[in-house]
Amino acid sequence: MASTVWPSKTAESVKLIIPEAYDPYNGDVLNKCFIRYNADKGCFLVVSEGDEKTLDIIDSRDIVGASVEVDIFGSVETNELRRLATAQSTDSSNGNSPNNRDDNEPGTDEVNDTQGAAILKIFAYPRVHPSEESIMSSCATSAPKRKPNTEYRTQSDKGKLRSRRAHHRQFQVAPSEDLSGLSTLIDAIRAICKPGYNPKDKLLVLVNPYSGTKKGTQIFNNTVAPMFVEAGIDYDYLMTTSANHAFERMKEQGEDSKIPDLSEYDGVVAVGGDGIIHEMFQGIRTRSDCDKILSKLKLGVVGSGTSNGLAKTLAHASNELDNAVDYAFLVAKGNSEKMDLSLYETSSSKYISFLTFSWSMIADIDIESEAIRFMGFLRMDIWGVLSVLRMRRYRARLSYLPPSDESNTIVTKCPSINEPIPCDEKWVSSESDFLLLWASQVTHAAEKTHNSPNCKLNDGVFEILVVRENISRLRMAMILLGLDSGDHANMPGVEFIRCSAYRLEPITPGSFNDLDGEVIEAGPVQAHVMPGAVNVFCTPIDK
Ligand SMILES: Nc1ncnc2c1ncn2[C@@H]1O[C@H](COP(=O)(O)OP(=O)(O)OP(=O)(O)O)[C@@H](O)[C@H]1O
Repeated sequence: MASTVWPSKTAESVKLIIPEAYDPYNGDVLNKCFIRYNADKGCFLVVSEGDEKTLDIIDSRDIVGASVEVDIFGSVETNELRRLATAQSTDSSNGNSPNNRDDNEPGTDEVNDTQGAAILKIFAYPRVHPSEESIMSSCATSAPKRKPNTEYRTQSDKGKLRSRRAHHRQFQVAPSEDLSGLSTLIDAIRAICKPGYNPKDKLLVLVNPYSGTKKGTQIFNNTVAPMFVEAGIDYDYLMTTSANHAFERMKEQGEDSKIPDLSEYDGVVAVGGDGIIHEMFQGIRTRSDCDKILSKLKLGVVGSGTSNGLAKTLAHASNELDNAVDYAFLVAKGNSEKMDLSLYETSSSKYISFLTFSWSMIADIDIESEAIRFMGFLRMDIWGVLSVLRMRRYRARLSYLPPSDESNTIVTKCPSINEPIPCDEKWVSSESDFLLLWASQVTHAAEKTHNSPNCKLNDGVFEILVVRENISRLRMAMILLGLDSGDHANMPGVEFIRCSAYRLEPITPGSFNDLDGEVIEAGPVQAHVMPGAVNVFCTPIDK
């Protein structure tokens, strides 16, 4: 839990009028309460003045932001205290940021009793047990009465948890001449809830309206944009208008460009699938400042595509579920972590990869099933059955460099793909017939595919899942079925090769190379890990 010092005295001096929704003071608006912080539990308590009863508990891990608005004659005007507290700039150079404040909005520092009531808002997205549905929705004074939470809940047992849902709290601040305590309170709440958040950061959000079920725009408007405003995130957004738009947007913008260059942003958020992220990385790779951009950039993903492998991987690492609210929550919290990327090389091209490389059966399924793309993810199941019936074998030479103690910090040196693999004792090389070969840096290649359960975000290692010849169709079918849950990992016939670099040289003609779900040039391919090359928005639970 954050080590921020909670300003107990000041916080308790900020008196709030008890919301009508809170028992046992139903309707008695004369009573007041204040906010206390329990550092051991990481929770804020709403405590009544006088008898010090706990009226509500808000887990700091669920909070994405806090602000103050002014309710003038009963209508709340936007007037967020973050401007007072952080003096953050919301200057939006291309005019796309919805965070711009109209010039005629009063500044928070002008707030006093004669202008209206200050409303303290705390934006929380708890994950709740199905039986606790009743606490959902706002405790706003104007909203229907809801049962507040007066017991600590554990966040354990993910299986029983539902996705996050908005359960915001709002309190009218008791009239006072001095609002400096309120500013200190908001600052402290933010510092505890969002230790990784930098109010000066500016993000670029790329929305692919055509990804997956074409719900990207809806997800952005209904989930992402409101949550980012609550979280105080400053951002510009861009709806992609065609394939390759994301690629072009990531490239260096010329001096006379009307749009800001990527280097002017601190992070990029993709509302789309893995395809648009692949495009983004290839665009970044063309830049002369590629390494600098990658090390500075924070990448967020709100999966709204068909597969959403990266979004699912980040959610899985953070013990979140795979839906738009949980994905957006990870970005809104502002925590980030280093993630490995890799550099792939074919005979004529280079690619930055963030997900998986598949060859043989998985590549066949992914690429050949494009013919029935209209079926959504079901196409994979149908082609999976066909592939098991065919049991196509491909011969290849696989060479790899086992990980060293330094793999998670130092880039492994590889020969050029046109040069032979060094004949030293470090590289392991052999030729065999493969049914399946799938190199991964992530736990999930898709929302429903737990292909490499042991992968870590930043371990400097590829896990190559290999199934060689001589297993039965039934066994192969069971392996494919086990990919959903990760059960395949312990099945006979399944091998995992861990390495920091590898080269695959196909011998049987006709195989596909599938990188991050995109077809790339067929033939030999070589890759090495770029350890911790980029930061991703997530809150890993194993840290
Ligand atoms: N406005 C657009 N119109 C048509 N195609 C677009 C547009 N914007 C982006 N694209 C293309 O859509 C492709 C697929 O996008 P995306 O990855 O977001 O969704 P998906 O393929 O459904 O998901 P996944 O890659 O996770 O399976 C991208 O490779 C991109 O080139």
